[in-house]
Amino acid sequence: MVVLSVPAEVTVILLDIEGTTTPIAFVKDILFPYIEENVKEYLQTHWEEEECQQDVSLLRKQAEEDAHLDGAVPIPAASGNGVDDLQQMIQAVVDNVCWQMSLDRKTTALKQLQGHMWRAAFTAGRMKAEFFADVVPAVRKWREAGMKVYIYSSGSVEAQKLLFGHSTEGDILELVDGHFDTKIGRKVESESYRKIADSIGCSTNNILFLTDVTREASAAEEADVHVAVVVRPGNAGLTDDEKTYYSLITSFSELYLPSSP
Ligand SMILES: CSCCC(=O)C(=O)COP(=O)(O)O
Ligand SMILES: [Mg+2]
Repeated sequence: MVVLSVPAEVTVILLDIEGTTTPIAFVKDILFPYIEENVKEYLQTHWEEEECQQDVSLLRKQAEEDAHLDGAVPIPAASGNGVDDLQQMIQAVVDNVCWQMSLDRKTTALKQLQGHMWRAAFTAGRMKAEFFADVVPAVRKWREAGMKVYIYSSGSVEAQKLLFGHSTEGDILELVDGHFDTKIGRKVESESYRKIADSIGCSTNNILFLTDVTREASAAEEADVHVAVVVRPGNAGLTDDEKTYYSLITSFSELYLPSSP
């Protein structure tokens, strides 16, 4: 088995979710279709609720920022003019969400609504999150060795907690010391990793970030974070240069902690 030694200065392991702890197929074939199939009914049922109105406001603000993009779907401001107006508005939100999802956008607005929609499915036990078999044993081992384990995903913190709280391995939320999402910044920007280190109270070089996306690895590395690229079944392929440049692992069990027995 290939072994990657974790540098002695590392005290925090920061994990991506999709393509790293969890198969991309679970996200693409289960989580995302749930949104596309249920968004219209969800909006119709929850429209009057404060949380739903906040989600729509955030999506409208994002739509304004996206107006220059090809195929962007605007969300009109509410005029309060009757049932037809409301149905048009709901349809615009549905079309906007589906357009963003067709591009796999990682906007905070989209991710916030998705998190709220998944809540009902997870808490009712209709959905359980999948984790690669090596994830939970490795995380337990790292924590026993004194490592802190954090999550940094484009999925909202609320969605992350749903996944870890309702998984095929049971409730594994207690294995995570903290969560970050795009509210701290985009995963492809190095400043986000500096802010994460500040928030944890460590230096960036105390962190090892595991991700499947090389643009994220590159941003983290620019901030002096240690990185390893995770190669999982179903992940996007890497170029030969990327394979040469990055430390690669195919399982969390390939990480060797100097402090572990
Ligand atoms: C944690 S919620 C489900 C995944 C998701 O919506 C997503 O965008 C995953 O992005 P990641 O940064 O974990 O690759
Ligand atoms: Mg990922």
